[in-house]
Amino acid sequence: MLTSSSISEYRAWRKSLKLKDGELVGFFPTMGALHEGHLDLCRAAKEKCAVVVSSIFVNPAQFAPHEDLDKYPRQQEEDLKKLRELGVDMVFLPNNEIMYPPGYDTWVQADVGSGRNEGAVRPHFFRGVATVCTKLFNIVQPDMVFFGQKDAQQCVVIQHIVRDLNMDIEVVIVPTRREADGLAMSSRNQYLTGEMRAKAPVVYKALCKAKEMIEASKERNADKVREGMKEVLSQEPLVQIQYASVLSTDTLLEVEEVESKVLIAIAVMLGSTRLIDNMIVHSG
Ligand SMILES: Nc1ncnc2c1ncn2[C@@H]1O[C@H](COP(=O)(O)OP(=O)(O)OP(=O)(O)O)[C@@H](O)[C@H]1O
Ligand SMILES: CC(C)(CO)[C@@H](O)C(=O)[O-]
Ligand code: BAL
Repeated sequence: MLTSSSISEYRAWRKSLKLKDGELVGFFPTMGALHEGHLDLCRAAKEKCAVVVSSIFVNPAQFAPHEDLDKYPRQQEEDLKKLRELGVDMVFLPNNEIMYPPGYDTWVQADVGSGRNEGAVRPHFFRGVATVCTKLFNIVQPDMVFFGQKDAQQCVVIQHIVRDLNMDIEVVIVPTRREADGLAMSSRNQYLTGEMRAKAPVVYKALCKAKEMIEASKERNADKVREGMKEVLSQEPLVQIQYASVLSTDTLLEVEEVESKVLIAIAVMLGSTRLIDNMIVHSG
């Protein structure tokens, strides 16, 4: 497995690839602290692509000043070992200077959603992700990119920039990998104390409640579904709800009525740890 921190070195390697007809380059970007959810992206990429590239970069542009940029887990040696074992060909490891040199002043804004979603709670997030992924796609030159359903709203941003900016890239969404008790795997789960970890599955329970209300009980009033989720979440007094939303899967706007499929999305604070999770639920 090769690694590179230099854009020109990476580009020279990319140009030197002798791909046969139909062979593809797959790419999954990460912020490191890799767990089985990330490794599922890798396995999906290995299945479909002859050459697999990953990146590890904790992107400052998607963090607000009060967020956890400084304490975000960094464990590059362990991460590289995991990627090597799975047969990744190249890992791009840029730093802030390379990605955002002095004078950098171009931002990609994906205008999806407003209201009770990630865009509202983390105003830097959609712009930061759209920008860094556009840059990474331009550097890496992938045919296929792999993103996790756990960050469903990020997936919508990526699908929109690929569509709207005419990128010749196929976006593959990989299902959310969960712990045995339902908690979605996330690098931020490392922050949870034992007490908080025991309470964290309530987020998945609330999503299951929404799914049950829509699929089995045929509830079509989105406010009722929101109330149902909040009732479950409030069983754990330490959980602070940021949103428990029923969103359009395309625009990320809140819906009033549950028609065909919707994105059920939750964000909570458990102590100082932020957890997000979601499910796509079909009403028909
Ligand atoms: N549990 C999971 N199942 C599937 N994919 C996942 C999971 N967790 C993260 N991913 C995907 O891995 C990629 C990199 O995500 P990232 O490095 O931010 O990890 P993370 O675990 O989501 O960390 P964070 O704590 O920042 O949410 C993204 O496409 C993300 O959706
Ligand atoms: C896609 C991404 C690597 C962009 O920084 C990040 O948002 C993540 O890890 O999900
Ligand atoms: N998992 C998405 C990256 C972030 O939370 O900033």
